[in-house]
Amino acid sequence: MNKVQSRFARPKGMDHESSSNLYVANCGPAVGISFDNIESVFGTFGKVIGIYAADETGTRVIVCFHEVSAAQAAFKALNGSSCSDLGGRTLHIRYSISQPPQKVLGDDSLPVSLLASELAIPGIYLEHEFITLKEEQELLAEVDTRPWKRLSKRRVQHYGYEFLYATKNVDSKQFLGELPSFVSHIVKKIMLFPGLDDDRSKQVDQLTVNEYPSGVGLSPHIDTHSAFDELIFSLSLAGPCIMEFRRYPQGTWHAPAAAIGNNPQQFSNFTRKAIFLPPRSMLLMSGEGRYAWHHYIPHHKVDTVGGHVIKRSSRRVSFTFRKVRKGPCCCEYRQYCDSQKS
Ligand SMILES: O=C(O)CCC(=O)C(=O)O
Ligand SMILES: [Fe+2]
Repeated sequence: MNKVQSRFARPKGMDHESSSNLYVANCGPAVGISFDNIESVFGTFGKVIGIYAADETGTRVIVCFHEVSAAQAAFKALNGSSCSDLGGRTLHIRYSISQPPQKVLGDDSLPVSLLASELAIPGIYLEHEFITLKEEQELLAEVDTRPWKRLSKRRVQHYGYEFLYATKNVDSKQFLGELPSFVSHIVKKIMLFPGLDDDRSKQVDQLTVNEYPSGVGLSPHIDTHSAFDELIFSLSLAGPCIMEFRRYPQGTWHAPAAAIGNNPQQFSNFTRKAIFLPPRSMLLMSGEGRYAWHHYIPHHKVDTVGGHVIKRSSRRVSFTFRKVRKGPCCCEYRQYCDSQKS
């Protein structure tokens, strides 16, 4: 079954009762109703040949039947009535017509991996359900009782060492104290993170908590090599997002936005990959993925993942655990390394 963004739109003016396509509003992944769910309900009226997102809201879909008569039967039975198999929602249905293909925006054409193995960037790992729902609620409750520092678009809290946004570094001489006890079970579990043998490298002493409102992302950057050791762990809470990774062929230790003025050509050509970060997942950036790829959270209110439209929730909170570096970075990715800049 094809489940990609569609060429269909809400019809304007007269309805087209001879169409085998239905535009169904108040139903979709953003309100907890999956395409499989929709297929099983509409499939009772006849063969469904496709379900598509009608737009980016995640609450409107197009259901395409093989037969017009099936679309008519589903329309009669389901329009304006509440459907218990679809969360008791009242569906608003119209007939739909297909439209000429529309331009697909660049961002949407980037496939989004669900697994780090699909992403295939050396050093990037993702573990789903790293913590339980209860632990997630507890962590959120803890940070919500503590003061947030307001940045222009998001709020942050720092533990262990303050992160200084002006220099993209920490003041390593100013130790704020041990990481708080409400993260000690996470810090312990990080030591068990699969695929890494050396436990010492997993000892973290700095935590940045980021709270992103819906639609707010993070500009492309490489965490400053001289500021933090190799391993960077990021736990997603409360809501999902997409993280995009970019490898610039002629890399630089500058943020691309800062360096772009010097040589725009150099930054127009890069490799892009993206991964979906669901709540409660733990991302590990290490090796090439940490040192040589920029990471970026697009500023979207909805993300398209495998043809499904996923609405960002009212906030995403991330806990990023790092170890402050003592001494210069000696990585093999010199071109991205501020410790080794010539
Ligand atoms: O929110 C995240 O998962 C990433 C945060 C991040 O990249 C950073 O603080 O440097
Ligand atoms: Fe980062």
